[in-house]
Amino acid sequence: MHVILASGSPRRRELLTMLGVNFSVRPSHADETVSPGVGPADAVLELARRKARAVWGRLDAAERREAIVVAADTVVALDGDILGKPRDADHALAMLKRLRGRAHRVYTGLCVRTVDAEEVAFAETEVHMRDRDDPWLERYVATGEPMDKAGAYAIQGYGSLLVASIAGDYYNVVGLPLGLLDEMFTRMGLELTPLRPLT
Ligand SMILES: Cc1cn([C@H]2C[C@H](O)[C@@H](COP(=O)(O)OP(=O)(O)OP(=O)(O)O)O2)c(=O)[nH]c1=O
Repeated sequence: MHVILASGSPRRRELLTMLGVNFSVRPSHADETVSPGVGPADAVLELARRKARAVWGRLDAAERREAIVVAADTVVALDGDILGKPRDADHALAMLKRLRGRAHRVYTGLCVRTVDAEEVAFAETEVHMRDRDDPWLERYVATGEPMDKAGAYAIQGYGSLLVASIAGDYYNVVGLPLGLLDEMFTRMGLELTPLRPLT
């Protein structure tokens, strides 16, 4: 069996590489709009499923017999709103002003698909943000880091300086909850990563 990561996200790639998983990458280019009124958990489940199915649909019969397609989607939820990736710098700044000095939740949906089964699940992490003034947030947006991140920050980058504390899986915030992925693999009779001695 061979893992295919249905994602263009460099973070997801780095996290799987960190685990020593052998995988190839096929970005899904799936549409990321969801109907208004859908909650964050349902939204990330639907989007992860859509991304996995888009890539699955492009595999031939021989590839499908061997494939384990993994897809993910991450959003930030605040006051009943879903914050995805910002459209532009102004949108990023507006998101960061809403998030500062308080708590929000980050949701990542996962979909694992093989020829036998399709599983979806999500993880949820609470993130408490420090209060930062407007000039700090403006300088942060000017770094460019917020632009391709849900909620307009990266906990793994300069955005770490926005974070006071988290409750839940750190890797969920970065975009790939590794413990949940391992649980899903186990449930499906698959092995995520063979443990080997470190060199
Ligand atoms: C909150 C947060 C999000 N993110 C990222 C993870 C995701 O890549 C991105 C949310 O966008 P997604 O739509 O989940 O993923 P993507 O468009 O980057 O990649 P693909 O759909 O091809 O898999 O935000 C961080 O890197 N750090 C963070 O702290």
